[in-house]
Amino acid sequence: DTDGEVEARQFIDFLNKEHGRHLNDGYHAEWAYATNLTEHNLNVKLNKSLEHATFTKEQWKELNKYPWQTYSDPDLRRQFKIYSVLGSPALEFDKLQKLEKLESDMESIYSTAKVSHHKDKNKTNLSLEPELTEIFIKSRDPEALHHYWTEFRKQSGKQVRNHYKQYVDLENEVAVKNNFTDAAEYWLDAYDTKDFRDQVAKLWEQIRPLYLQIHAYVRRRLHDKYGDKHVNRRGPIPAHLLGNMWAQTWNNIYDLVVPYPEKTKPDVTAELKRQGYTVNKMFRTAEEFFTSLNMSAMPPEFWERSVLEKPKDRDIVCHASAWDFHDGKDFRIKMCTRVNEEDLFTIHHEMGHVQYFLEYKNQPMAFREGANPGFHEAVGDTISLSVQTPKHLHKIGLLSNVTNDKESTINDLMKTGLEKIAFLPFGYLMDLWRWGVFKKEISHEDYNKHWWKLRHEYQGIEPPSHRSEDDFDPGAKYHIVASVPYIRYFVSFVIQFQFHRALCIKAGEFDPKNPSKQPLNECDIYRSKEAGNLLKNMLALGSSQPWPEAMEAITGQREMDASALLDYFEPLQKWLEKENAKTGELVGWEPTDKRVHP
Ligand SMILES: C[C@H](NC(=O)O)C(=O)O
Ligand SMILES: [Zn+2]
Repeated sequence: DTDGEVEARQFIDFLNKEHGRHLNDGYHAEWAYATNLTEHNLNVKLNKSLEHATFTKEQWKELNKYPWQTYSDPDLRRQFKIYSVLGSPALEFDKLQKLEKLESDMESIYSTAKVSHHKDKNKTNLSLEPELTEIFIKSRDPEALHHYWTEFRKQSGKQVRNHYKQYVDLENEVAVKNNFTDAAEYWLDAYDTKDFRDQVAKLWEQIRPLYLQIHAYVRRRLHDKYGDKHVNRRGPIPAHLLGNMWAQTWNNIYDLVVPYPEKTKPDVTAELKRQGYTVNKMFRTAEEFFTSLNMSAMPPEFWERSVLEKPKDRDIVCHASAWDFHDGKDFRIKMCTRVNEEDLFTIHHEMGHVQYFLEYKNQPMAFREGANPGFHEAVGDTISLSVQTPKHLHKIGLLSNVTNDKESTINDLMKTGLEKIAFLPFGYLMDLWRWGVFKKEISHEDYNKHWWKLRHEYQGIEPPSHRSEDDFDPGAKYHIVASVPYIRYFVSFVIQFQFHRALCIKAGEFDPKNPSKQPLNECDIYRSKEAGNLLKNMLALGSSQPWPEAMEAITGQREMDASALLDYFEPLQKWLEKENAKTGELVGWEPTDKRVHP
């Protein structure tokens, strides 16, 4: 060590401690607001973040006096590098307040949006969660779905169009003050990979043929159900018919598209309800999967302080999230949980975040993040790939019998594909749109036109009726109004199959030399301590190493690789190609005019 390094390490130790204290204090204020959306709680939160910004800026000026790039200790250099990016406190404080107020107001407008019932005009207080979400899961009435699809956007996105334009300019100003060309580069810094966007584009090109196949098949089955009136068999799929408010995952219309209906398995939601599952029992079930892997149980504070159901007496941000209060003890989930299959997997997703928090809680504050944001999103989903297998559902008594014939395999792969394959173009285009907006390639006059251009080009979907620039449909999606980057989910949906394959091999549930002995989609790592330890060792790294090191620690590879996903779905892809050829489907879509007129 050069002598300066000893003193520098003392400074970093001080910074880690102080940063932790401020984060803990700030998260308490954020939690208070997110779980009770009052003006008072908003003001406390905004004042708190201004106070912390003052401290962060002072320490950042101090940090710049250290010649940290010259230090020999890589850990010390990496911590300095992380703290050297000041973030939003680089803004003058009136602008910082404006940015935070814009974000809070957009998130509040989204979270409190209410719409009228499509028949009973006296009922005017339907919220996204649970009412509209459950309507999109269950309803097979195109008119009703069209009503809720349009009304929700009128009460959410449309209301924040002007907020968003101001937010874009301020977020770009934060980026420039942090020496990035624009907010797109600032957000991508989290991947610390110079050709990251090329890597993502290449992954999408590898996966796109599979997406086109499932899209063509689903469109034909929706045409069978709804007819020419609603579905053009050679055009984009209308967005309101896919079982989800944003058409981002299609698993809720599985019953309409199941390849072999005679082999359909009983619905997990019905079974959860029949067995009287409570929300708490759903969380305990998820916890038990993790402890079966020799991973951690949720600490006492988790059960005491989490908000796991929507309160009746106040407005909260219902979008599910996991919280690390950065004191090594206090970890929570906030979720408006309902007893259904989709929420059982969301619980595993959110608890996966808490497992990451628990595994890196002894890292210095600077390293208490995922190896990259995609890793953090992949933990819970990787576990869910085991949980959702018929074999596992049978083990925990949520499925009475398991049939392992060819048709059942195709049915199971279709169910998983409706979530994992369908999601990928959406996971990609969310930030394609925002990168374009930040880079001024998409002007605010064209926000909605470009949104629907991307939705058409990548997802092959269209709005159920004409949209205009009076609308602002991106603002009807949580992550847009809450300024949460999204490419992390695209990354997660690719690497979770790499993680799953590695853990299955470790658990003796998959043999890459003899894949047909037990196909990857039947693997369940439940109770495998070897698999659990392999996962834990990677999670414990936090963000202390560049993400290829973490990728190598768990998979032996150093890059993102779509082959794990493509191998997993290979039997389904073969079946789809044959089926679509048989019915003469157009693979792809011809443009229609329902999108935003130029
Ligand atoms: C995929 C993403 N998941 C999450 O926010 O936890 C979403 O819901 O849009
Ligand atoms: Zn998440």
